[in-house]
Amino acid sequence: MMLFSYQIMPVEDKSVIDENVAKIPVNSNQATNGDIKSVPPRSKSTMEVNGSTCTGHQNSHDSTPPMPWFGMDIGGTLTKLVYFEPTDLSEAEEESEVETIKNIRRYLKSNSAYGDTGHRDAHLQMEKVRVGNRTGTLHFIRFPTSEMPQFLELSKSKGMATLASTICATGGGAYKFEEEFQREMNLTLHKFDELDCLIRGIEYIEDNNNYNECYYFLNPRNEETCEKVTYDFSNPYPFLVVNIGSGVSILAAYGPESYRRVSGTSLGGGTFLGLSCLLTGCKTFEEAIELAAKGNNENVDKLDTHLGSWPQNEISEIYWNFGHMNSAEKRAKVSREDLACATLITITNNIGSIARMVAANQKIEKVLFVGNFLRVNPISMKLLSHAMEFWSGGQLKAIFLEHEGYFGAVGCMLELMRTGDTMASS
Ligand SMILES: Nc1ncnc2c1ncn2[C@@H]1O[C@H](COP(=O)(O)OP(=O)(O)O)[C@@H](O)[C@H]1O
Ligand SMILES: CC(C)(COP(=O)(O)O)[C@@H](O)C(=O)NCCC(=O)O
Repeated sequence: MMLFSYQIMPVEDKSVIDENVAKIPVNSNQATNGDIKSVPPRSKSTMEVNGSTCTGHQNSHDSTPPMPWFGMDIGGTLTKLVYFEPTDLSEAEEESEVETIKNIRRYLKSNSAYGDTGHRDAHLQMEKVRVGNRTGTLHFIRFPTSEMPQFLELSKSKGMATLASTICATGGGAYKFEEEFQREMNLTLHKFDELDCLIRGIEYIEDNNNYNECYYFLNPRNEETCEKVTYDFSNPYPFLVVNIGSGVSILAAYGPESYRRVSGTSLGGGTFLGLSCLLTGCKTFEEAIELAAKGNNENVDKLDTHLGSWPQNEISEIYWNFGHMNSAEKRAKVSREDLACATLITITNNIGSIARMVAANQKIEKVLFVGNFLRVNPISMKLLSHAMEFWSGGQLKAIFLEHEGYFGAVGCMLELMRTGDTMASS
């Protein structure tokens, strides 16, 4: 398999939008991106809210919100749920805790699969973390957003509806499913900005994971010598975040409380999955990745020689993705594996090209790649690692994070701590 098919991004003037296409949803390369935003300070108010006990449903004498503490990121493809399990409950607290909360905790902890499609990522679990003024374990759970009705049913059967509490949610689905949560579960969703949550979640997990969160790949092109190496992110700013979910958002973080969405692309993980299903008949992301790992993109992408001066002299051949598929003869020979592989490479390289240009534009060298597209997907991580380094002449570093797609949900749970029971935005 030829992993490294290089791409050139055509430089177009996106500023002029034809009136006839004005109704077509714009891509953020055309649309205006955000102004610099300030995330509220993540000092004591976020992580160390005053107060002492959380004995269950309501904490009457402190400003921490009633338990259970969840953060939920309802994305276009996957819903991510973070649950904080307090491990410092005193006997008295345990005794006064309502039965439903105990049951929910027991249920979440003793299973790693929920219903047919819910999963707890036990390998990501974080012990002895401080949230609010409590110590406990963070649990990471995901399920397809399309299964929301089943999730609501299951939660109801565990008594969530009787708690009449508040759930903090982010992502587009926080708006889409708001009514269902209210109707089915008697739960009010308090909605928070997904990019605020993403940035806050990254900073919190990085701070709390004993310097084990960030890593990069050494020798990403060489199967034998390639190595995953811990990256010291103790001096983080400025950095770029490329969040590869269903689509892609790119943020530049300039300091602890300031960031801006600088770009994005609608060709993301959802595009990879959709095209793979279409082209190969596969049914799941995992299947698409497995096929891709066995395929050869050279049977799909066309290698062309180029003449001309490139900054990287040693490049004399370049791919155009899916070029062979213009030929009936080549189409007849191509395998599902080859198609999945070429699709993965096409999408990954496109994201890499955009990330590199944005990084150069912003004069930022550290590029964090997050989002569930990178789940069980070393091909894309290694490809991005090489592409960043190669095309920037060694200036840019591709950095990956262990908790991949969970930062929005973590940040959302922290918003619950910050806003307590009074909830700013709903
Ligand atoms: N089990 C899975 N099911 C579906 N998509 C998955 C799965 N694991 C990884 N992915 C990939 O992750 C993408 C979704 O990433 P995520 O960060 O959760 O974004 P979103 O918030 O848009 O749902 C999918 O488009 C797909 O490429
Ligand atoms: C719409 C989104 C913010 C949703 O986030 P996601 O669920 O993909 O994590 C993201 O897909 C995105 O930024 N798309 C933008 C596409 C564009 O910039 O054209």
